[in-house]
Amino acid sequence: MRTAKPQFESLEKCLSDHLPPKELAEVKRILYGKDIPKLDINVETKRLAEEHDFEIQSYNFEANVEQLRAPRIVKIGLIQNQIVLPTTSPVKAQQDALYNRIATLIKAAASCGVNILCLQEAWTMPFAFCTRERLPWCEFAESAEEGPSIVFIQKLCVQYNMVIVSPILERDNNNGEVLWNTAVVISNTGHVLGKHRKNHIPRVGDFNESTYYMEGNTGHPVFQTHFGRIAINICYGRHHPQNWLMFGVNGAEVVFNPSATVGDLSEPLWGIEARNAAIANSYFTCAINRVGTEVFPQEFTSGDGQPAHRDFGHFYGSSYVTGPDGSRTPGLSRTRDGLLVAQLDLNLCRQMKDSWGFRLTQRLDLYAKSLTEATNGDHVPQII
Ligand SMILES: NC(=O)NCCC(=O)O
Repeated sequence: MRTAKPQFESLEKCLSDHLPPKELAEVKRILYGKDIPKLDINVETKRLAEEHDFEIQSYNFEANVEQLRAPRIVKIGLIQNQIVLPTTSPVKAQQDALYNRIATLIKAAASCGVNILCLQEAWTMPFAFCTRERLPWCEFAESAEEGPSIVFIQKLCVQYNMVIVSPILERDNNNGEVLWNTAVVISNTGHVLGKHRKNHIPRVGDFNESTYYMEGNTGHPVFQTHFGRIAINICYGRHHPQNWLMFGVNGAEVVFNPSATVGDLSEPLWGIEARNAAIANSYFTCAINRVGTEVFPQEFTSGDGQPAHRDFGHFYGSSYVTGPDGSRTPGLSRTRDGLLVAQLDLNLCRQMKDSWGFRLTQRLDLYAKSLTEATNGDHVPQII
């Protein structure tokens, strides 16, 4: 499915098209931090990208050389994509078309040597939660342990020796068949390492997700993978600094933020929140957003005074990676499917803890005490 109306392609493209090189370098330094060198993309990956019409960008986050620790190099991949078939197509056809598309993008990630890959929020379906309709959308839900997309991804994990974070609509068959918004972590040996359920559920604009599932009950798990410690802060959780904080407290080195969000609502916040989280928590963050405009069969409203409509607005892509030093990659396109590859030296996390000291100075004990008091029913604000 193609974008409904012509869209602005990307902030970075606009800047480099219109600024002289010297000014561009200064603007980038101030907006994005130190320059992240590009990594070469091999011929096979470029061929895949051209043949299958997706964008590919690749960067290298370097760290200082240490005397006692070897560099801890890991390659991560972020995939953003449009849905493939119209939302009126049979459910199975929509699923199969998405599997097909994602298989190609994952193949490209493998040919770049990606070790850990994350897909976008609810990648197995259109983001139909705006509609508040039950059918057919609930039919996309599946077991996080043995659902069809899990089995599909497990095979790719083994084939490519890759850890894959697969955000799906979960149906918990052991507990009343209720739905959750869940990210499943599948190891490079094809085992389900665990899952995390979205902690913060939006109630804004057309994001009527609370009609389908409740706030997650899995806390803030960090997954020890073969390639590093990762966590997942699903979409709306990125507006909650405490959510990011807890993944850091639990030792994450890379936090993925698989999302589905639209321009009118959140775009000015997009470049700030995940990036700030990387700085404050001394880890890498990876913000991933879907692309395109998804049109639904029936009109819907969301009680916000807008006329009835059949689409959510434009999902603006713009996926990017930030390092713990605040440096960030450019975003992928606002309009095209894409793969963003970043080589990280995880040693940068501790190096930032040592130099800036945010983990040393963050005063968790003070806030634990103050928050305990503030969440008491009889809290009196400290106003003097
Ligand atoms: N998927 C989701 O939680 N979207 C909410 C909108 C936003 O956080 O920008």
